[in-house]
Amino acid sequence: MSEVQQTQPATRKSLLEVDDVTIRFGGLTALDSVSFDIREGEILGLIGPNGAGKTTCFNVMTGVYQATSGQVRLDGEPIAKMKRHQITKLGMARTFQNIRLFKTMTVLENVMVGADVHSKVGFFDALFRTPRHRRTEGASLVRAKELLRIVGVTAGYDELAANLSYGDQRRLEIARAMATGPKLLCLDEPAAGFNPAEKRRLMELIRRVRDEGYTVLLIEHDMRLVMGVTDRIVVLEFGRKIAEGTPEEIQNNPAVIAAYLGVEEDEDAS
Ligand SMILES: Nc1ncnc2c1ncn2[C@@H]1O[C@H](COP(=O)(O)OP(=O)(O)OP(=O)(O)O)[C@@H](O)[C@H]1O
Repeated sequence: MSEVQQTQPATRKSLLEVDDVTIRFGGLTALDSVSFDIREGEILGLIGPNGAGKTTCFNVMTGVYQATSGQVRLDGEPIAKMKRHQITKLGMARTFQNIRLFKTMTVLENVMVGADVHSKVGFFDALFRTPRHRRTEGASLVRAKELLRIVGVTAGYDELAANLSYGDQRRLEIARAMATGPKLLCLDEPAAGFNPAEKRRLMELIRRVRDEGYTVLLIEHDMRLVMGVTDRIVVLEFGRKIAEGTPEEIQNNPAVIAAYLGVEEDEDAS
């Protein structure tokens, strides 16, 4: 276990801060003065019934949307004015609800593309295959293979991404995001379309990713998965934060129970 895991969650440093964020779309307030933080080395779950504002919150945290007011800071730096690639360089990576792989590239190439984000090798180095280029490429290759082993992609390195099983495509997407060397890995409904056995494997994978030293944000409809894998949970309802706490605290919170009343425990309501 890394040093980060030995520290109590409450005393860990904030990696990402959502500070009094409001977002309006015309007359609709999708997020209303929402504040919470994600601490180094934890798995934080963001949950809430349909339309609660999870995706909007995710999008403002990852720089896709600008907040109407309030701020998001990654490692103390406001991300509002940053371009997406700058946010990636600062240390945030995400996967998507709808898988976005380079379908005509191989398994290995997809992960190597992620590693290129931090590459200091220039066009000249690549064109003339300088020693610096070969060294960097060699290190990226080793790391890419290691990541594929960590996430458990079963297909061979040279298989085209388009030919992978659905589960392998989801795992490959996680490996590619990890290859950018993020401090914070954001997973947007990673269990969508998974059967119970695949969900169990995914839980193990998310824990393994955290144990590798990554901090994880998880948006997920599957309550069993969220309750089983997260350290802390933030609950949204109608754009407001209604609760924050450990899985046990959240399960026993009357406001959360009321918000989910009528929704089956394991139901993917989307
Ligand atoms: N780009 C947009 N323009 C206008 N309204 C939007 C936009 N994005 C989201 N909304 C609205 O903001 C509210 C919150 O939506 P959001 O998708 O964030 O909820 P959610 O919790 O992710 O829901 P679900 O679980 O169904 O994915 C909804 O009323 C939605 O219709």
